[in-house]
Amino acid sequence: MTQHVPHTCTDSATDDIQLSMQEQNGILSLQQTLLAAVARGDAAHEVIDRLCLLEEQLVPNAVASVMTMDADTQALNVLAAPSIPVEARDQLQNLRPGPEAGSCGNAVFREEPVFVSNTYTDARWKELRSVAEDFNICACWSMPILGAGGKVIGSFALSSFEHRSPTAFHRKLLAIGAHLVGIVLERKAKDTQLRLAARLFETSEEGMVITDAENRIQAVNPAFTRATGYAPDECLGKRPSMLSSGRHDKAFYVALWEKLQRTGHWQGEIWNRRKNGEIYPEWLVISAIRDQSGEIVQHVGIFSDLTEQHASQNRIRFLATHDSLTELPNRMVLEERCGQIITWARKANHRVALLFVDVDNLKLVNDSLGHAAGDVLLQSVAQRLRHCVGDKDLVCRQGGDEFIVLLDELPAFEIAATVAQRINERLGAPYHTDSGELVTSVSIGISVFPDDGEDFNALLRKADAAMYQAKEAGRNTFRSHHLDVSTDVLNDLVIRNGLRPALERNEFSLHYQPILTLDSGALIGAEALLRWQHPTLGNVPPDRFIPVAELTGHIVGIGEWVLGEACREAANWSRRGLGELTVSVNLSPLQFRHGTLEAHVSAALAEAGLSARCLELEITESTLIGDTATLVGQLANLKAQGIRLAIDDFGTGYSCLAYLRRLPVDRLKIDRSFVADMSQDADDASIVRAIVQMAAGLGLRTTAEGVEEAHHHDALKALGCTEVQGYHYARPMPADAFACWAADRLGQPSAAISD
Ligand SMILES: Nc1nc2c(ncn2[C@@H]2O[C@H](COP(=O)(O)O[C@H]3[C@@H](O)[C@H](n4cnc5c(=O)[nH]c(N)nc54)O[C@@H]3COP(=O)(O)O)[C@@H](O)[C@H]2O)c(=O)[nH]1
Repeated sequence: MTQHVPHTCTDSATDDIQLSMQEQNGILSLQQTLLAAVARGDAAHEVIDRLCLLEEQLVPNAVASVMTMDADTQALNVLAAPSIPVEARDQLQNLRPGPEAGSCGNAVFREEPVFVSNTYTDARWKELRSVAEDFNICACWSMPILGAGGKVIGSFALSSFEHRSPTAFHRKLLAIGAHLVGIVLERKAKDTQLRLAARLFETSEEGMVITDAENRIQAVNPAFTRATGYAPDECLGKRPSMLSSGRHDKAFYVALWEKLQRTGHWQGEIWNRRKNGEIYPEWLVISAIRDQSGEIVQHVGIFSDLTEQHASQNRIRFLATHDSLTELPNRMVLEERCGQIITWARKANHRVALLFVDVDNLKLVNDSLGHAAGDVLLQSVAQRLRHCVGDKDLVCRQGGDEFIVLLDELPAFEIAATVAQRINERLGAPYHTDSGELVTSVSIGISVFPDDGEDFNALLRKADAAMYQAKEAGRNTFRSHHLDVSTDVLNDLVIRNGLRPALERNEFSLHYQPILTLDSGALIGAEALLRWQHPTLGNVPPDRFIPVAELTGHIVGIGEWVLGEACREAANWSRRGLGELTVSVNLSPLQFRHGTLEAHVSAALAEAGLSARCLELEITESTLIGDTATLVGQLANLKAQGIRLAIDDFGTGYSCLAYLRRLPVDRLKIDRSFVADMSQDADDASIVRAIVQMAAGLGLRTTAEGVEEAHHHDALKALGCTEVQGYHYARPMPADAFACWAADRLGQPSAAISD
């Protein structure tokens, strides 16, 4: 049945001419059958087995086989040989291609067809001679199988049980067999690749997005959905810009696309927005997929979410630069920042202040309540410190109980003192902790650039030394080499900041200075004079803090307290049997303007149970400036209640006699400056005389203030002044001292006090 057609030519067109009709039909039928199987998607091994069997039908007394190269071992293995006994196949496994490795080993080794007509004698079968003899393989023709890119991936062979050379038909069958197996194996490899790619796409931890040439989303994988929150149907057909966070400017995206178009590749960190609005960082790699003509047909984006990586990097960075207990920046950050600030301050001609803050009694807390309580205290101190300064300022923990505050862009030295004062106040307030209420204070040293030093270390040394001065000054205060705490400017700041909490902290008290009749020396009352014991400044005189309180408006609240306290004390006097004494209370112009004065006065009288006629209100001439109609109305109302009214410091200010007639006042208090000089200065004496006479003409009484000497007393008596007040009789004194003084006076003859 074998067609012994002579041939030497391998050209297929020539071969086809040499084939018989039957052979040509056989070849066509074989190709159709196998292509149909390939098109159906039959399994690769089934198609190859079928090919072998069909070829065997066309070449009687021969068997077909396929061997493929193992890429790892670089050896040939039998892939298909449906008619060869298993024992023979086993002996052919792991065949290393070479010049003596049989027809298949040679075909792969030489990368060309090999036709051996006598395997028993041919040198090319030396290694497989026993296989040939054992299984009666007399001739063997092998054709290399080419894979993608023309690479030899195996061989297709026909082994004959008779010694013979291949005909043109045999060669054609060999060529067709090798070609078909090549197609099937390549498709199998591609299928495997596709399946692998699909599996990778589905199971990848990285988010993947595939877009078309117009950059519209074609596919997203489950990891994309997990990261962005968008399900596939929410993003298919849309552009990836739906994820834009707004963090990158237009130039960023222009550069991205330019690089992608030019190189086909872009990678970098990008911030996107999840469906829930959260912005997150991702590492994105984009590749452009081009078709054979070089046109971009798709883009593949693969990204990994960097949120956790960023968080842990941030945490590591935070721990390296911050104190773990208080979470404040550490000394390293302080030093670096201080250097930068100083460089800038030098150029901009600014001042910078460094505040060395030391907790006064941390050791006591640690020793008595344990270190856990000490830790809580330090955390609270850190928190309060942060609230004492602005956003641009830096608060650091230097270690232990020491904190440093860096104040930037100081317009004036005094601001540093204001901040220090605020820190003293706020950090001195009680801390409510699980260990109970803790009270502590801080001592602060201030240094200022450039006055106290040109660099961080110099400033730190100065601030440290100043802090020790604050400790020596009794703690809970601040000191500075540069700022003299006795200067008026600094005190103004301290006063301004200290007024607000002074009432709550009971830092105010009233002293009382007796007022006596000049002719008989009888005690008729006392002027209530405000005193302030400041925690760091000590006793602050009223003419230092009252103008500040007026500027800040605190005088309204303070004045209300004075009224209440003075009325309570005056009510006490009568209860203690001192008779019906009048208490004189100074009023600020602001109290009138505030509009609540009458209500406060009524409330103070009612709460104290004091008769209105025992209260005298002193107004200064400056109160008369402005809306006098309203003032006159207010005074009339007060007067109608039975309250007495006096004009204080009379003669020093704006005295419009016309208004004086309309005001319902009872008394003029002659300013002490006229009294002091009236014996030497004829003008002052004339003024006092004029005031006394004018008052008498208007039916008003006169009180001379500041009577320090006996000759003042005598001169005033001669001029007809009705009442006196001054150091000559008594200094202002605390409530109890005044009550004792008054009790003593009541038991003495009047003359004794008029001398
Ligand atoms: N609005 C309010 N003003 C008040 C209040 N309490 C006081 N003041 C005003 O503060 C100014 C200073 O007062 P102070 O330091 O208390 O001085 C008073 C007397 O101590 C002082 N005085 C009395 N006698 C003599 C003396 O013989 N010599 C001398 N050098 N000083 C003496 O005079 C002040 C009383 O002055 P005046 O009120 O003008 O009668 C002062 O203006 C107070 O008014 C308050 O509660 N509210």
